Amino acid sequence: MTLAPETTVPRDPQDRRLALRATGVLRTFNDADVLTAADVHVATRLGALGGEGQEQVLLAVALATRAVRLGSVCLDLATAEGSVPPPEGGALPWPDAEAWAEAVTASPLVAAGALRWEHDLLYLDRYWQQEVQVCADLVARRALAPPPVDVAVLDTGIGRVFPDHGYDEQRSAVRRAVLGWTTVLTGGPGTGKTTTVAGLLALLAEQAELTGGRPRVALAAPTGKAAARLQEAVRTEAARLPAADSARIAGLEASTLHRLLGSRRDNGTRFRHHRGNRLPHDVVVVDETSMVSLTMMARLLEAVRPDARLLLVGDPDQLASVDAGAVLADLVSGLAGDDGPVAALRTNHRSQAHIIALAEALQRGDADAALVELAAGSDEVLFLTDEDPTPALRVPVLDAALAIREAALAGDARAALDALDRHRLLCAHRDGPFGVRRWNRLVEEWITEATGDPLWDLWYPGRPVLVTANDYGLGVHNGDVGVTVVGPDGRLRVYVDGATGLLEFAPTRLDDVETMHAMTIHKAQGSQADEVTVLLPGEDSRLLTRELFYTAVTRARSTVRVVGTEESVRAATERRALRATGLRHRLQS
Ligand SMILES: Nc1ncnc2c1ncn2[C@@H]1O[C@H](COP(=O)(O)OP(=O)(O)OP(=O)(O)O)[C@@H](O)[C@H]1O
Repeated sequence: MTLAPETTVPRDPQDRRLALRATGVLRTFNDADVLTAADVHVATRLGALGGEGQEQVLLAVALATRAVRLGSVCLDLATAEGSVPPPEGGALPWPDAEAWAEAVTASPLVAAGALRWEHDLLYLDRYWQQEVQVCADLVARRALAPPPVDVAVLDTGIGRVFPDHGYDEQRSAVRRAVLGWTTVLTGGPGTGKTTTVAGLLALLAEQAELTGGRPRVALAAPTGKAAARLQEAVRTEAARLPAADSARIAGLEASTLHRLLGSRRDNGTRFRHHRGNRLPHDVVVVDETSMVSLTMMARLLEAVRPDARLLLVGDPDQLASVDAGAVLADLVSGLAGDDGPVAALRTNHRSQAHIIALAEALQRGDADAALVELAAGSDEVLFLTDEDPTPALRVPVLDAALAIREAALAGDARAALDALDRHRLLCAHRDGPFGVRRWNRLVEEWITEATGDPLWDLWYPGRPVLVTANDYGLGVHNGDVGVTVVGPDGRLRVYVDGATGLLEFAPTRLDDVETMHAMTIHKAQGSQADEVTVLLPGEDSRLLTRELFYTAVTRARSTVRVVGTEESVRAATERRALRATGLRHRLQS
């Protein structure tokens, strides 16, 4: 197995600026494009404030900042050199690992608590604090006396909500979740996670009825799209329950995690609900937990009442959060054990046998099996190996764009959004031949060729957009999708599919959006489409990892078309997107 040295979305090109005032080894690492100007700035500033001038310590601080930027929570000095590809012009002046660790541990920055050194890992204080807090809150929740439960009523209830054969995993998962305060429910797509959530909520409501109450339930997910999906899926599954159970969970609404915690305009990482002002809910369910960063998990855990049930649902094989941390994967391995809070669903109940087989081959890291599935020629899994895939992709990709456009010209926002959900073109990169920018342009050219419309304006009927920043004033969130539609007055309107329903805007009001004929796999997390086309980059792409490929494949509901080579499939299957964190270890000790 090889490790992906750097695994995150490509950084802002502005970050490539040189740190003009940097000198010595910081300058060398900046010139080699390992450290950004911001990494260097953090290190020199911290050094100046804390009375630390040693170059090698400042290098460690800058590399710890870089590690956070790339998704890790801390830096392992012993393996730092191996995680950075050597620049073309020659080797970098890496300090001797032992002397380096000694200099760092003796630094006044460590003594002052600006840096933390634990388990041979170097943390910036803020992330150390968050990791310690997440661990402490989880441990404290586990140390509480178990919730009061009428076990006889519970067992009868489990038989009622899951009466059929084939539900053993779900029965055992809900039993565990009713009997404990904290549960981590894991499983790939179609393994029955939502069905389990619906059954669990009905059983918790039944328990509350025994004392004359009704639990206050919060359903949340990291993005608006994922929250909308969760709400819809819970309602669908609720409808399948016996009438009394269905009524117990009727009308539940989901929101984004930010909204649940009470986002504040003045602070992006602090919320209205916290340890001093807890959430009122008795049950908090978070879906798509793989997308939750360490910072968000820290905020969530401090806001949830200790005597509220917390259910964290997700697929730990997917890409981790965009921000630092790999919390779900850490919880799964850190809390593993027969009487631990992790309940795993493994059996897939959907009928897409070939997509499932491909996803499972990726989970196992079995490139041969993945290639067999890709070559099998099923209707579900297509493999396009043409050197220039554009002619073959033109038909399905243009068809999808024209379907959105047709609905948009007819003024039908819902139909345009539904058309958008039928196909997704996913890229690993933003730039380059396999990047989002190029493919967005290409699709627009194809639309022009097909319709004669030159698409001179930024906004045009059928332009699908992805929201790229939270705007609490407008009520839109990073990751929400929208379509541009001709309104009844002939003017263009944008309809965004938010967590609370369709929101309508004049195009000029939406600043932070990008065209979404193609999107990155990172941004596609938390959503699915009927048909997915995945453009794999060349095998030496830094972003190409098993988690990336698995996330892309599992976005497809009925068909996935993989565009790439045998080499890129092998590289994607064999390379892991591992992040340095200490949470797993901390939870085990
Ligand atoms: N034990 C089971 N036996 C048969 N069918 C099941 C079982 N559990 C769930 N299903 C059905 O399988 C489908 C997938 O279930 P569900 O939506 O709960 O999975 P999920 O893990 O939430 O999927 P996703 O993450 O893709 O949304 C649903 O149609 C559901 O009704």
